[in-house]
Amino acid sequence: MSDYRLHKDAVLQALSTVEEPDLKRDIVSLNMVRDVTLGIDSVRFTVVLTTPACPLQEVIRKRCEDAIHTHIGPQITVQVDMTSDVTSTRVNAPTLPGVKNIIAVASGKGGVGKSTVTANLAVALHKSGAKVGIIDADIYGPSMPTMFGAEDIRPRIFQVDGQNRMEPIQQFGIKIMSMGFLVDPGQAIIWRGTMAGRALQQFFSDADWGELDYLLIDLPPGTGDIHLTLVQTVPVTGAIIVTTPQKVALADAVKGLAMFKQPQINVPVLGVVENMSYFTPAELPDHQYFIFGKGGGQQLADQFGVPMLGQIPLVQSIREAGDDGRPAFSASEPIVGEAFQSAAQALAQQVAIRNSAVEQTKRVVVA
Ligand SMILES: Nc1ncnc2c1ncn2[C@@H]1O[C@H](COP(=O)(O)OP(=O)(O)OP(=O)(O)O)[C@@H](O)[C@H]1O
Repeated sequence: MSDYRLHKDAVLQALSTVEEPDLKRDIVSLNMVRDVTLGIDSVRFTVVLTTPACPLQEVIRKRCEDAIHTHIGPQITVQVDMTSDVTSTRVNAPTLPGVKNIIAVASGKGGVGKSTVTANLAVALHKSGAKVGIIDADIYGPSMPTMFGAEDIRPRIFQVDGQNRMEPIQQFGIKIMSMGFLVDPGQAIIWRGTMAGRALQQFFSDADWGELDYLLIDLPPGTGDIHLTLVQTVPVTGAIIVTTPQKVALADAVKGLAMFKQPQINVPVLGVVENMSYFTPAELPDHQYFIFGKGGGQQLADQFGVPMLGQIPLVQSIREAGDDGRPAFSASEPIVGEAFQSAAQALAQQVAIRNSAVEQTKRVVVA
């Protein structure tokens, strides 16, 4: 029989020595500890993480166990249940109140793999347990219908109070709306300008997205009208920039990144994803050939003081998966899955850090 009694206050006090590694605050004051139940020599509680994609789950679990053993007693049996509740600054947002985070995916140059990265980050976040959607706003070449094997699918249109509503299609667990659903391939050219902007606005106002943790917006390459329409239509949680390590791609990526940093736009940049970082042949998985140069993405991230979220290798199966209408993340070689999973975790971490540190982005209003 123990000569002490376990108290909830003592448990919380012990756990208040555990710091959330990203947010740099203790997990009790962050309200991450819930449902503490006490036994004679045991304690069980839930830690609510800021994202299901949290790469530090096991670190936090270990620190909780250590804190109880150090501050209360080494004989205590500790059971830590992990769950998550993705954070948001979009509380009471007039547009899409059920969507916690809107993330713009941009690139400077075309063809650097922005859509491939968007699709696979979405699937990686979904696999971690998050609710994810994609808006394919790339009017010049909407590729989500192809990448998700949805070329013959159209969103369902239904009426609510006499108004037309659209239900995003759902493929591989991801809700998707694409400019490609609204226009026949080859006709995109007549869509430039205001029509494309109006279509994007409709994806926000007329589509039923329900509850989402992350809504990724695949933007056209470069900087243009669609980017401005986006930041005028909704407060964007943050933006990521996709680039290859190549000099010409980087020069354009600088412009893309600088756009979000402009004071009138002021969308937090969550980081850089470097795609096609190195070529790895399937038969030589340990070999890396830096055919587009090396270190460019990191250089860009350093120049703007933003994190490098990940490096995605150039792998034949990524191209094949995209053409075959299935996300490469789930099916192909381990290096592909690992690269996208680690980039998705880094992105989710940056969203959580951004939400804890910076207030809601303001929608851009043009005088
Ligand atoms: N890491 C990679 N490994 C192999 N192939 C890739 C990789 N990333 C992208 N690709 C392929 O490169 C091509 C261009 O990719 P994608 O369409 O994603 O680029 P993008 O930047 O969205 O282009 P744009 O916006 O100009 O239409 C596609 O065929 C895609 O499958």
